[in-house]
Formats: sequence, C-alpha cells, structure tokens
Amino acid sequence: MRAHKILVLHGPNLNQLGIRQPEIYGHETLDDINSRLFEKAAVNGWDITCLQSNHEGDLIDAIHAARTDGTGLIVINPAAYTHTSVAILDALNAYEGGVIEVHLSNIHKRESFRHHSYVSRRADGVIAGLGSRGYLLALDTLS
Ligand SMILES: O=C(O)[C@]1(O)C=C(c2cccc(Sc3ccccc3)c2)[C@@H](O)[C@H](O)C1
Repeated sequence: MRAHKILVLHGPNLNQLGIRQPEIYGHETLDDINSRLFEKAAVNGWDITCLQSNHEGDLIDAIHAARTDGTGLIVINPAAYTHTSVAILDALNAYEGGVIEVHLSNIHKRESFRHHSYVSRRADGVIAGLGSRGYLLALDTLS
C-alpha cells in the first residue's frame, strides 16, 4: 500500500510556543509537538514533513510543492495568517489533496478578530481548542 505523505505547516510565532501564554497555547514547545508527530508517522509508516515559518511566502511555496510531490494531506496551523491570508487560501485552493486546519486554542472563544478563518473555506476539517492533540487527531483522519 502506498505510504501516506503528509505536510505539517506551522505559521508565524509558533516557534515561540511553550515560552509565553502557556495558559492559551500549552506548555509544549513546537519541537515537542513535532516529535509526537514524527513518532506517530513512524509507527504508521508515513512520510511526514514539518515546517514552521514566520514568512507567508515560505508557507505558500511549501503548499505549491505539495501539489506535485505526492503529498496526500496538509495539516496546517496558519496562526495569525488564519485571519488575514487570502494568499494562503488561494494556494490551498489549488492543492487537490486533504487539508486539515488545526488551532491549539479555541479561536471561537477568543477575540472577535480570531473568529474568522480564510483557511476554513478550503479545509476539509477544522480542529480547534484541543491543544497539540489536534495535530495528532488530524493525522488520525488517515487511519
Ligand atoms: O490557537 C492557535 O493555534 C492559533 O492558530 C495560534 C496563534 C498563535 C500562534 C503562535 C503564537 C501566538 S502568540 C504568542 C507569541 C509568542 C509566544 C507565545 C504565543 C499566537 C494565533 O495567532 C491564532 O489566532 C490561533
């Protein structure tokens, strides 16, 4: 059976996780989260790439590459770009595989400007408020 190829994208400031606002985003660092994703992928024989960038174009370039490199699932936490980026939405609309949007916090219980997501117009599913488990649950959609 063809192994699943997964791209996990972490948006801006997520490299600061675990340092500030643990009451909102948890105590785990991004490396902690990625380690759990790599472990789950190894157990299941999946090919997984995790990328964090503070630059919108880096995330868009990764989505473009996923269109032609056999990536079957994109798991994306766009962070602040969730609420602002038509460019990321446009890139995802050109990608034909699965898209799961993940947020560590429940954006709908927070400031009103966080209630709208451009990415949700493309996402096949949205997981919010479950902390790092949201990323693992996104991978469970492959099982
Ligand atoms: O809940 C999320 O995962 C979210 O996508 C993540 C966000 C996020 C991501 C990283 C950092 C911060 S703010 C921050 C900055 C430095 C240290 C800790 C938190 C917000 C928000 O911008 C989004 O509105 C919500």
